[in-house]
Amino acid sequence: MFSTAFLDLPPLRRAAGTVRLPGSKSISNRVLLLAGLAQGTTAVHDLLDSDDTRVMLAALEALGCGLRRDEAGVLHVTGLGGQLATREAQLFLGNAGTAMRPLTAALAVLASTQGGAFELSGVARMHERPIGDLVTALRQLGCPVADLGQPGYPPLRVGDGGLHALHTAEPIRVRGDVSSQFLTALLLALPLVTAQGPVTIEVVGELISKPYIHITLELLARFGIAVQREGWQRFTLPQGSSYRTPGAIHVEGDASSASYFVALGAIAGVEQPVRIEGVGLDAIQGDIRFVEAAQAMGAQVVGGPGWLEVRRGTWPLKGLTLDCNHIPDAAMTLAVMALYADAPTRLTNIASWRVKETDRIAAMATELRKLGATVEEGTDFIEIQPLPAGQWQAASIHTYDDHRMAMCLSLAAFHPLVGEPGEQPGRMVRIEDPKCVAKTFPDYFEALFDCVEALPGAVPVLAVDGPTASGKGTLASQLAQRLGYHLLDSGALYRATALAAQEAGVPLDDGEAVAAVAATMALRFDGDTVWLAGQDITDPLRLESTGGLASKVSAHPPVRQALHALQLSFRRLPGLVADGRDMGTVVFPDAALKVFLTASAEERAQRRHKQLLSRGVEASIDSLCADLRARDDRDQNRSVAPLKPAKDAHLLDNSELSIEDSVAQVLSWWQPGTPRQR
Ligand SMILES: Nc1ncnc2c1ncn2[C@@H]1O[C@H](COP(=O)(O)OP(=O)(O)O)[C@@H](O)[C@H]1O
Ligand SMILES: Nc1ccn([C@@H]2O[C@H](COP(=O)(O)OP(=O)(O)O)[C@@H](O)[C@H]2O)c(=O)n1
Repeated sequence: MFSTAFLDLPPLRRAAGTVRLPGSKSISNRVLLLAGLAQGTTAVHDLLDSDDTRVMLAALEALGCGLRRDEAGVLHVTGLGGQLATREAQLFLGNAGTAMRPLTAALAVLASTQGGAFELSGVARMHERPIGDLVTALRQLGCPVADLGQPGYPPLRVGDGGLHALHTAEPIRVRGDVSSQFLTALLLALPLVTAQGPVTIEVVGELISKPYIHITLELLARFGIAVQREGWQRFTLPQGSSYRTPGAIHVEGDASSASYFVALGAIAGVEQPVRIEGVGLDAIQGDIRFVEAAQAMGAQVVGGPGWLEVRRGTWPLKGLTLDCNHIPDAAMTLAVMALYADAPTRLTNIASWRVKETDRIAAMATELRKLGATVEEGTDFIEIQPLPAGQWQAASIHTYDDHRMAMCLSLAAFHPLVGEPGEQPGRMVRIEDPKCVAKTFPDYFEALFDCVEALPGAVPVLAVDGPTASGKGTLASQLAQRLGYHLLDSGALYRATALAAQEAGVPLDDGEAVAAVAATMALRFDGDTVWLAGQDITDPLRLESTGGLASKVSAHPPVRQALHALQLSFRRLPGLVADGRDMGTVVFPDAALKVFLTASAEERAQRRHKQLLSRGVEASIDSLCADLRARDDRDQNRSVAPLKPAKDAHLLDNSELSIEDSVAQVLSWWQPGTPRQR
């Protein structure tokens, strides 16, 4: 997962490859609740591991359910069998509507009939998401529900510790036109009170998001509860309904998450399709119908049980007008596809967007406008004009702690190239707070980068060059961390070459022989550990003496040539921070930003001295200073790739700067938008 403050996406060109989707959030949390209420143990396969399922699991644990994960990653849930194991608990449910609504209903019913009291709360946004319609239905049923904050919103307390007879003989009325989750919550909870007779739920108003109710009904059936349904208006739970574990259950891949990869295929599956595994045309989730919408916009889709393959069909995509009531979440993806269309796209019947993780209509309109698009919004619709090539603007996309905003807007990175032919493409789309995808798809960006290709030369490189002990390694690794980029410590390649040559008994002054060693050495980086031919060389690699040997072998042109391709191979999405002597001058002359880092020789000798002492190595400052001057001299005066700033490098003398100041300075030079820095 990218836990950086932002993630810069370079211009992307093509998509191909396979993505294995994480489990559906809606199915995962429903299955967890059902398994938690059922008698016996349920083995849950392919459960989504995300923020929203984690809060549900924590809640089940607090309520006394047994949870055990086996070696294969299968979660075994031992349910309460409809009997409270604990009568009081405070449950924090983050921003997970799929946990808040059904737990409120189930605990209200259990607390009222068995004597208990439970408090349910969440993050600030959760306390702005309405739940009043569900509370009204529960009160009508006879459950005590207290508002602990603003009436009609969480936090809530359900139950008051006493026993209450519930009015189950009367139909329970619940509004269906704000969120279908209220009806789902009641359907999941009310089997608990069917001992005396059947219980009927009547929906008031037009039920929205029916496909989610379909999922609820399918899963209830898997747990032994056959709901009788009259249209989408009346639902009856038969007398004596009780949850029976199916023993094992597989969570389908998330169909809403599939929408990003369906769109990816439609936009950029030019030569090869994008293959999606974990969800297919047999999916029980309503958002699978996003496939039809994508086809209407031009996607070519084939599929079977558990898989889909999508490629570009019509291009540009076709604009369309669509009632999105049946695909409320996945429809957001259409809003971004609309930028690549030939005519306006109008998405209607999407009022529910306003009460999701954020006001998604407003958020989508604001962020698409940042890219240059013309967008009209209304209470329950959004209309997006196509964005012609040449009118795309670099944008820093705010994501509102909303996973879908981040995933949708990442698809804007396929904008047609802006700028003059031959000009270095810039970083155009910055996704702020990329870790918000953790709600449903923690590895979304990794999966995206696995199946997209950047425009040639577009994977951004930030080059940090400079003399020894100037702090390049420190600065580069911090920058890589902040940007979520890969890191190339090119000095380590020369160091490893010197060690490998020594090990092979090759004289270090024989350039051709050392180059042959460099070209064939089995070098592997594994986090901070470096392996050479199966040996851990992390410590010897960092020795001062090894640095000196590296400086010698690095002066041979054939050695530099031998390591060239290896260094280029580090340039992978989403970007690279490369540290060395010739990153900006020779290896990555098209780097988006070049920094030449210096500090006085005395300051550098002091730093190296301190660094060595901290590793328990004694050294004299004077001899260190002499060594580093000799190394500077050799690095600056060799015939190939001598150490010198690139013409377009930013010079940074950090003698008087802290590490944090240096990082901040470089990040201030690193802005999205400019096609070429300086
Ligand atoms: N701006 C700075 N101010 C003070 N010390 C620094 C600074 N940058 C790096 N250092 C310290 O100097 C030492 C050498 O840094 P390092 O990154 O190993 O240099 P290089 O890779 O250029 O040889 C490290 O102990 C590091 O913590
Ligand atoms: N891109 C690079 C990186 C290192 N080198 C050589 O490799 C030696 C060791 O590099 P390093 O970056 O690990 O050394 P320090 O700066 O950490 O002392 C340097 O002295 C250079 O001579 C190079 O020639 N080109």
